[in-house]
Amino acid sequence: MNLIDPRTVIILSGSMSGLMALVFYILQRKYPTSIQGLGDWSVAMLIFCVGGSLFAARGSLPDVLSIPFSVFLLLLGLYIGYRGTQRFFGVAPRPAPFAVLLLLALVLELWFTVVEPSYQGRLRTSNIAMAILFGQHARFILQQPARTFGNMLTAGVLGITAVIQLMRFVTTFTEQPDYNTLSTSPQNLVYITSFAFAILLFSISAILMTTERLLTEMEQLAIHDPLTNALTRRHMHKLCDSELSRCKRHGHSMALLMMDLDHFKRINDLYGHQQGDLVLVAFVGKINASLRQQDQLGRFGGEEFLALLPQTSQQEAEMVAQRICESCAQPHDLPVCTVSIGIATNAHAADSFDSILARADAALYQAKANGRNRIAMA
Ligand SMILES: Nc1nc2c(ncn2[C@@H]2O[C@H](COP(=O)(O)OP(=O)(O)OP(=O)(O)O)[C@@H](O)[C@H]2O)c(=O)[nH]1
Repeated sequence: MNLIDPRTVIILSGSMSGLMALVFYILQRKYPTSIQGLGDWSVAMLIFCVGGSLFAARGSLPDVLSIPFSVFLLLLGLYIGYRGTQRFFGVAPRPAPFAVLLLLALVLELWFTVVEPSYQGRLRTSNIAMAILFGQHARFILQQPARTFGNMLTAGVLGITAVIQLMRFVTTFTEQPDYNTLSTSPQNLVYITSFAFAILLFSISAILMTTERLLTEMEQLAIHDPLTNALTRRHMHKLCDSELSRCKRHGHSMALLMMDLDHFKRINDLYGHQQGDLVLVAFVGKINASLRQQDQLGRFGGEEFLALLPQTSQQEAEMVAQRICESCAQPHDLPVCTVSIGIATNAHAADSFDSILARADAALYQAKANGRNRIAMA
């Protein structure tokens, strides 16, 4: 007695693909548009569902319809799935080579069904085409810089399935010629069930990839100010705390620049809130241009910003602050708004972030009191 009937596996796999098409479709509607590829994955699953049904209908439909076109649909589904992954990673798909591959496979499948009927010929054609599509899909994911668990799992599933396809190709040279797609031979059962598992596991790992991406985007949103894209106050607190611990461990110095735009209220009153917003965004751009890659910039309040400069002495911080002051005072296409800056460094062993911040704040107050558009040291 056979434990597994290939036709049942194909029917189950086809129904599962139909369900996954619905899941991807719902996710596409719910997820932010920044997460691309879900639409393609949904279409791919739908194509697997139709292709699988055609495959399972073998015997009830003429062979010329059920065999070559079901293989063509499965290959088309694999390509559309790959296209979805390309879009997910923000890479523009280049369909031409795959269109050639799919058409060639269809012609060969028709040839080995109608002109020169050969199960081996059909199987070898589909194995090679599928191995190329699965393999290229896996290779593409491995080329991406992000090595998340979801990405690696997807690449692993696709890579293993590509190898199984190649192994199946090799076994066509050793098995009896009367075998067919619905044969219950061990190699055929492994082949059919591995394909069904590949589709299921691909769906799971693709959902994992999108969830990881969504979490990363949410994290980014949570730690950035939506107007200026500077870091939030809470995140700056965290970064400054850990930088201070590092300084204490290695004996480094760090500097905080507390910056406040001068008479910013006037900009709003004279030019309107929207111009005021643009001035804030431009200000952040100017500061970022003056900072190094390892420096961090956060928005502390309305027009108040804090820069963290790791491994920076008081003199170096003063030079950076001077640069920022000068670039703000230069005329440009937005209303000019100068800045006052208070500087403090981790001068005492018992310093905490709050104590350095309080000194930077007091220095800023001093800069304002001394006439604005200037820097002051704690
Ligand atoms: N356009 C805009 N204005 C903001 C935003 N956040 C805070 N403000 C404005 O910033 C102004 C800050 O005004 P004040 O605290 O009086 O400070 P100032 O006018 O800069 O004066 P000094 O700091 O003493 O030089 C207020 O008018 C706030 O409404 C924002 O996101 N966009």
